[in-house]
Amino acid sequence: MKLEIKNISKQYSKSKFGLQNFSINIENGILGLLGPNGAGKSTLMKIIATISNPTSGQILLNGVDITKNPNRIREILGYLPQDFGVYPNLNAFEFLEYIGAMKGIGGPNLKTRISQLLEGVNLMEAAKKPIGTYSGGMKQRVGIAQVLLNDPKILIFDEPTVGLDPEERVRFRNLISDLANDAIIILSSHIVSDIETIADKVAIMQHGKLISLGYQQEIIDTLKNKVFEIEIDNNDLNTFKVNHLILNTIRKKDKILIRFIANEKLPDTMLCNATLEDAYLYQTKK
Ligand SMILES: Nc1ncnc2c1ncn2[C@@H]1O[C@H](COP(=O)(O)OP(=O)(O)OP(=O)(O)O)[C@@H](O)[C@H]1O
Repeated sequence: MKLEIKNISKQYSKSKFGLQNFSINIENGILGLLGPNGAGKSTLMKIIATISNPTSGQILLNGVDITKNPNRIREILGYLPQDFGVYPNLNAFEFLEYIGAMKGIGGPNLKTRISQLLEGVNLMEAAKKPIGTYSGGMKQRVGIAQVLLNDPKILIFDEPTVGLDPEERVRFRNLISDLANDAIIILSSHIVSDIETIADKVAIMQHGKLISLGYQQEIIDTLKNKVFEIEIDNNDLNTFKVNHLILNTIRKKDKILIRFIANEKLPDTMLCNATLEDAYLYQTKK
């Protein structure tokens, strides 16, 4: 499966762009879209899901332009939008039956499939209670289950880990990682640790543009031997800020621990292993 996004722009108003000349090639595996609020992640996902049309550009799925042939992707798509709404009076089982009917899945296999999925997202116990009584995280898990219902080959999750506790995040990762061999899975977050534990490749976005793309280690390696820590007096922080690109600061009693970028080691500094968080902060701050 190959998704080629070619020079996509989305212009919302005269001066407002959701995406600007955005290009990326996506193949099977898990791609994490990482970017601050307003970076254009949801806009990109909506366009791939054919919910929204680009102002210009092309999206090719195995060579076929889906902006002209949206059904090509809709038939194999599972999509969790950010503002996933559910019917509060239906229980999870009924809701998934309803979605199944909308997706054209029926018959005896549907019930088995729904039970498997509810088991997979740990909602079996609550399956017969109205969704209106669920917590935010439980509703999010119903949303994850509906994505998987039709065995999609393109799965799009907009901020899927919002509301999930650490255990549920692991469960989510396990649920999708088995599918990644023969499906394109795209998920977004503005929280690095969410993407870090789940995605193979990472695309860092900002202001509607792609600013970095690669396997996690490739992105981290761009900062190899460039991340340092130093402890300085609180009073020296402003001077230090002027001369260095600071990634992070931790205040201690009367000192401050600074994580920063430099091309070479300075006196009293300690070289650190770079992380995806460092690379993300560097790319979006510089
Ligand atoms: N319907 C719309 N009308 C006008 N502007 C919009 C619309 N949708 C998004 N935008 C703008 O487009 C830009 C990209 O928004 P988008 O929601 O795609 O970003 P995002 O990376 O998903 O952010 P978030 O994490 O906050 O959801 C933002 O500046 C946003 O204000």
